[in-house]
Amino acid sequence: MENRTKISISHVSKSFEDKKQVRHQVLDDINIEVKENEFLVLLGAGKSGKSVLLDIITGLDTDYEGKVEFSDGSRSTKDIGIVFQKYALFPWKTVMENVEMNQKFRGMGKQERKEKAEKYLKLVGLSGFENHYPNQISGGMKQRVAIARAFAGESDIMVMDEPFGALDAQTRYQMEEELLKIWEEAKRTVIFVTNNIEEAVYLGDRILLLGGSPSTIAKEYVPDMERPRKYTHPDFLELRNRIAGDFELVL
Ligand SMILES: Nc1ncnc2c1ncn2[C@@H]1O[C@H](COP(=O)(O)OP(=O)(O)OP(=O)(O)O)[C@@H](O)[C@H]1O
Repeated sequence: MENRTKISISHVSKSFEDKKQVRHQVLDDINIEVKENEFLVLLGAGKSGKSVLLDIITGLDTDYEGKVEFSDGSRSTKDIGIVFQKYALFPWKTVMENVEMNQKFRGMGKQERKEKAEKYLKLVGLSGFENHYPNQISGGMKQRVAIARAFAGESDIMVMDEPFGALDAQTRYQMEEELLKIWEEAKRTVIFVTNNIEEAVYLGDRILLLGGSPSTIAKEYVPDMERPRKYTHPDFLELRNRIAGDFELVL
C-alpha cells in the first residue's frame, strides 16, 4: 500500500493583492502526489511560499486556484496533525494537558486520551514531565510536546512547518533522529517543511525543491540511502551538494 496516493495537489496557484490592489503571485501551478506513509520534505528558501502552500493543504486557506484532494474524502484542518515552528503550547496548561488537547477536539474518552498522551510522551522522551508547565521546560522539550500532541491526535496526516527551526544545532539533530524513530513506529503521511538542506536529506523519502518567482516545484530528489543516514557519508554529501547547487539556481 506504500504507493497509494494520500493527498493529490493539482494545479495549485496562489496570489495576494497588496494595498495598491496589485496582485503578487506566490505559487504557480504546484502539482504533488503525496503517497501514503511517505515522509515528504518541501525544501525552499525564505519566502518561497512554503507556509502559504501548507495553509492550503491543511485547509487554513481556502482562497486559491487548483485542487487539494484527499484519497479518503474531504478533511477539515482539525483532522490533520500540525506542528509549527513556534511551539504553540498553552502556557497555562501542563505538558499532559497540552498533549491531550487535540484528542479533546476529536472527542476521545478520558481514559483513551490519557493512554494516548502517555504513549506519545514516552516516545518523545518526556515521561516524568507530565505535570510540568511549558515555562519549566527547554525549547527542545517544548517542541517535543508539540510533536507528541500532533501524534496523539492520531491523524494519519502530519504537517510540520520548520518545526526545528528555532532549536540549536545539537538539539535539532537529536530531534530529527527522534522524529524518524517515532515515524518508523507510528507510520503517518508526513509533509515536512524546511529551509535546511541537510535536514531535508537526513529526513526525506522524497524532497521537493520549491523556488522561483512565483514558486514552482523546481526539482525532485529521492535519496537512495538507508536510514539512519550519516551526515558524513559520501552519498549524503553528494546529494547535499547537488541540492545546494540547484538551490542557488532557483533563488
Ligand atoms: N496574507 C498574506 N498577504 C500577502 N502576502 C502574503 C501573505 N502570506 C504570505 N504572503 C507572501 O507570500 C510569500 C511567501 O510566504 P511564505 O510565508 O509562504 O514563505 P516561506 O517559504 O514559508 O518563508 P519562511 O521560510 O521565511 O517561513 C512572501 O513573499 C509573503 O510576503
